[in-house]
Amino acid sequence: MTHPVDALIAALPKTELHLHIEGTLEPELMFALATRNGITLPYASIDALRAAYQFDSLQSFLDLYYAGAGVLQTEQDFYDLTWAYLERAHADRIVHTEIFFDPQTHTDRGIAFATVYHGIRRALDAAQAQWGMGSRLIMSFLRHLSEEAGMAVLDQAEPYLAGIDGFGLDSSELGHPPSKFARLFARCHALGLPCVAHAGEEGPAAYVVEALDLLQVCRIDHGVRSLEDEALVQRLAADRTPLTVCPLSNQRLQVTPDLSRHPLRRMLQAGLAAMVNSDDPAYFGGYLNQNFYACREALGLSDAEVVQLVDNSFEASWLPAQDKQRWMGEVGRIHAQWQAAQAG
Ligand SMILES: Nc1ncnc2[nH]cnc12
Ligand SMILES: [Zn+2]
Repeated sequence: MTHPVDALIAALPKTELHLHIEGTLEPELMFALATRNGITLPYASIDALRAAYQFDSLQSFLDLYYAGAGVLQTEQDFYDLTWAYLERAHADRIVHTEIFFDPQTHTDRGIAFATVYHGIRRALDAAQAQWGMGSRLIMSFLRHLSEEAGMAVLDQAEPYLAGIDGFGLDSSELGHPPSKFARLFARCHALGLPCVAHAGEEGPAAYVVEALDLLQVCRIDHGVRSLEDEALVQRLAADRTPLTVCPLSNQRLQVTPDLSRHPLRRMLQAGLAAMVNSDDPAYFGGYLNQNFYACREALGLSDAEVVQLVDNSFEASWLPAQDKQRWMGEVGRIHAQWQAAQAG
């Protein structure tokens, strides 16, 4: 039988703020696109590919993630990838999603920026037309590459900036501190768009401080290692800086030893604006609702904690203020109905 809090999770409207579109490439679609594009994958079957998803670090995952993205060749491939995610998001009752794409993963192997951009953009627009699903598109720089390489891909993005809503920083964290990208992010800010950065996933709390001070980001992606610095925790709580936490990702990449010891509840108790996201769901074993269900079970999240996480996510989104209020009102109404049903 479904746990009552899981029924609430499924029923609530939600937003997702930390999702790499390349991380939604399911093995089935990877094989289908490989066939369509005449590419031979180094795996005998879908099951063999899935069995290879045994990670012991961020890098061990990224190696497979970048290799897998090689099947994405045409605009239709990027459309199909994005549409498949949006269908799953809609099924999870996500009403607004803010997704990352990593253009350098594609431009570095000869795919035009326009091919990537138009495929993703067309799917996001179709979801808006079909379900009224809102979205934002965040162009993310690969931090294992140089700042000059980031500048070059930003040059390529310039004709498309009307359809890009912000900038991010991802990939191998250790040894690639935010300070490496201070000039690039200054240029991003000059374009008038908000910036976010992965920090404090595998890297130390000091990288979170750098992302705030040197890159002027408005959200921290992951940020779980912020808890190692009490002064930082107080600063993040006072500023209500959002932390886009990804529990199943943290478990699968061994950022936390197991989900029952995940810091999500401690983050809420410290007054941090943390919320739940799926990161790279095709690789980590679950989309947004699965992340919630797993945390509900492992941490014993209450209905009030679930509602707090969902509200934090709307608060941290880039939706206009009146839309945030409208959705948070809807969350409150559905929670009240759920409470009444439990009492009755
Ligand atoms: N969890 C993650 N951390 C850093 N870079 C990523 N790219 C895709 N997923 C990522
Ligand atoms: Zn991520």
